[in-house]
Amino acid sequence: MSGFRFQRKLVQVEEAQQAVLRYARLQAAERVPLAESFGRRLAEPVAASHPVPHFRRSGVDGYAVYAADSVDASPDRSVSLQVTEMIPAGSMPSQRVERGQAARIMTGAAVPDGADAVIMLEMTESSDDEVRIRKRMSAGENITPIGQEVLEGEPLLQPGRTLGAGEAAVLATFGYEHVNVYRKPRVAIFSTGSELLEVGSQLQPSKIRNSNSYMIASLVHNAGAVPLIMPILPDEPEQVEQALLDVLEEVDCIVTTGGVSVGDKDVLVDLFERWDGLLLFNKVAMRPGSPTSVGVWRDKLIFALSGNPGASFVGFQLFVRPFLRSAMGHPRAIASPISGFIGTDYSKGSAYPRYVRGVMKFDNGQVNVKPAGEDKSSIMVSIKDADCLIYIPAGGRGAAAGDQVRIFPIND
Ligand SMILES: Nc1nc2c(c(=O)[nH]1)N[C@H]1C(S)=C(S)[C@@H](COP(=O)(O)OP(=O)(O)OC[C@H]3O[C@@H](n4cnc5c(N)ncnc54)[C@H](O)[C@@H]3O)O[C@H]1N2
Ligand code: MOO
Ligand SMILES: [Mg+2]
Repeated sequence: MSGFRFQRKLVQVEEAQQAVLRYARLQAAERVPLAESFGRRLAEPVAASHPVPHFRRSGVDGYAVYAADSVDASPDRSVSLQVTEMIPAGSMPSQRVERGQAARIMTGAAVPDGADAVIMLEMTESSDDEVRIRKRMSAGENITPIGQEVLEGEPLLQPGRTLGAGEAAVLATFGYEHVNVYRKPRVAIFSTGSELLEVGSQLQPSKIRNSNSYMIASLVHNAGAVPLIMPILPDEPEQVEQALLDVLEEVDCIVTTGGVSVGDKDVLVDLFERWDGLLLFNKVAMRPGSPTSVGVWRDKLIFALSGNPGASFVGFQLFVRPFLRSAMGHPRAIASPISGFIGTDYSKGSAYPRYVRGVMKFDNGQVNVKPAGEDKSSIMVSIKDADCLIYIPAGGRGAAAGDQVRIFPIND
């Protein structure tokens, strides 16, 4: 057995993240119907192809008038105007409004030429083709001028932006029946370990059901990518090598869990000794997940996360998620931390920075966090309660209740 398992060069988390991001390639774009684009990332810039509004628009139901005709109008003195026509929203006025005239008009309709104000219906009385107005109007009142909301040519959306409600409204306004978004990266997920059972299997002595593949698949899905759950792999290097190679061409990256530590059966370590790929790192200054390893094989990243559920969860957040974000044009591949206060002592100091599964609470504009539960790397059950990772710097002390801490939210 070579000494490789024990001779590892330590890298800091930030260094390791940069090493990963150097291999991130922007996904190709694909055209999807607007209604199917929600949550995807835009792959083209969007600018206003016309002003909004593109016609002088009435903001109320009432009468389009010359403001100058209303100078003598007041609550106890009405001015009488001749009504020319009725303009519903969606119809063009058929004639100018001349002095002494008014056009009945609806909210959202095009204001006729000549008119420079719209008086609300409630401030008028009408009979036959006459309307009496009881308010002095100023020029421009209740009319939205062309381009007031958006000028023609105005840049509105940049590539990489996630499409949500406001973006959908913009795209629809400018006629994007289809929109270019970045293709979703496809991620093959392999769990390794001869102790693992498929989820549908009966429990057996010394065996456990594979939970990591499903946890990782959910994280991949949340990151906007496509998870492909592959069959469980036994601790046999040839089989692992073949299974990864078989899928490598069809995916954008591979995530494995398990087999990265110093055990005799730690199969990813064996793979890294025998393959023709490039190992980027195999030891990171972090807890949990210090044996997390990442390599490049035929131009694709292989994220070899620790088997311990807590460690693979953290490994995904720190390395796989930034890679996926970068591949989909996210302006900040690595999520920035927010600042908050830890509510309880966390006395487990460590030589490496710790990323503790945490729960956030917002009190009076302040973010307070506490650990989500037992934080050991081997613990699966506390992951369900975590909505962030609490960063505890390296050093013997840990953190005391009330300390200000960096917090990495888990969801975008
Ligand atoms: N002598 C040493 N032993 C260990 C060290 C060390 O430095 N020296 N590091 C420990 C640390 S830290 C971690 S983390 C783990 C890393 O283990 P591996 O990545 O090699 O993972 P496995 O050995 O395959 O499994 C660890 C643990 O996780 C369970 N597991 C694995 N896959 C799954 C899955 N898909 N679903 C649920 N649970 C899974 C597995 O059964 C083991 O219990 O090594 C420590 N040991
Ligand atoms: O890498 Mo292990 O998860 O630190 O316990
Ligand atoms: Mg192991």
